[in-house]
Amino acid sequence: MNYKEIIEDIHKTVKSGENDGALASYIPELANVDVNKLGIHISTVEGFGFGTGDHLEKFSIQSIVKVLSLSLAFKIVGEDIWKRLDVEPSGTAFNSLSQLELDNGIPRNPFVNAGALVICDILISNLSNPKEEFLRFCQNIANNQELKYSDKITTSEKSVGYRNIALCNFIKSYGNILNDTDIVLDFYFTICSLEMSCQELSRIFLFLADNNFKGADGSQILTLSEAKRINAVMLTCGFYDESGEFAYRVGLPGKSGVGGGIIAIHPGKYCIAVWSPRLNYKGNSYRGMKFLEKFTTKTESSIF
Ligand SMILES: NC(=O)CC[C@H](N)C(=O)O
Repeated sequence: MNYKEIIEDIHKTVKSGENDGALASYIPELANVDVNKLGIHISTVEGFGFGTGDHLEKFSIQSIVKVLSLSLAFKIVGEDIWKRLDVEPSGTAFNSLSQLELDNGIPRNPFVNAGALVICDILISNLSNPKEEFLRFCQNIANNQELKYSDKITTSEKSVGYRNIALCNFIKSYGNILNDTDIVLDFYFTICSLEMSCQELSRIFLFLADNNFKGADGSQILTLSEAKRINAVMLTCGFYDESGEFAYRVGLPGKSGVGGGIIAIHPGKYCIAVWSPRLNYKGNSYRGMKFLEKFTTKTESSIF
């Protein structure tokens, strides 16, 4: 069986199976999404692409963007970035405050919200027009000028962003946020609102799978060594306190978002994106996890 047949087959099975979990209704706008959406798209380093279901429909990528913001910050600052945050799995929820006090305001990793806020702070310090420059960075990798933030989602999350506001202020009290918290939060909520389809997601993240990947401007996005490091952090921290479970069940580096999207990367082979909006209690797509577990099992493709 090839990727196309396997994906079609698993799509059918998952679509007819249970659809447990809940929408990320703490962001009001995300509560309006149709829970039955299910999209999958694979892009291989050889240039093959296949998708099915709602794979062409755009959705809110939310925390998946943290891989892109980390990549840009790492490219700009290099290893010094790890003076401000760590690369250890947190074992806590994505929006947890508790560890920060014990760790003196140094977030465990760049994918929990605390770490992503510090990355936003670093980008703001290093870019003259952070929102525009970050969007251009993404558009260049995706070779797609149509990528956009959603003002509706940004405003919706901002209106109830108490937890992130608390996190940002708490980190600032330790001196690990250098810019104004309002500016950092505005940038964070904005980048989280980026919208992409599964097709677009599986294409943009090829820069972490393909050693010969070039952006629209012909430049290499990350060195091989930098890409290795980003993939490593995804494997150990991409799913918060379910990162071990994802590595065990799927066996690939990946990243989830509360919009219900998941990307998984097989370095040297492919990037696959799944979208199903209902989340399990750890905040990761219920059907997305199921789909990917079946996919790497049937294709016998994992990094292990
Ligand atoms: N896990 C996520 O996707 C969380 C991102 C979301 N914007 C938040 O901060 O709550």
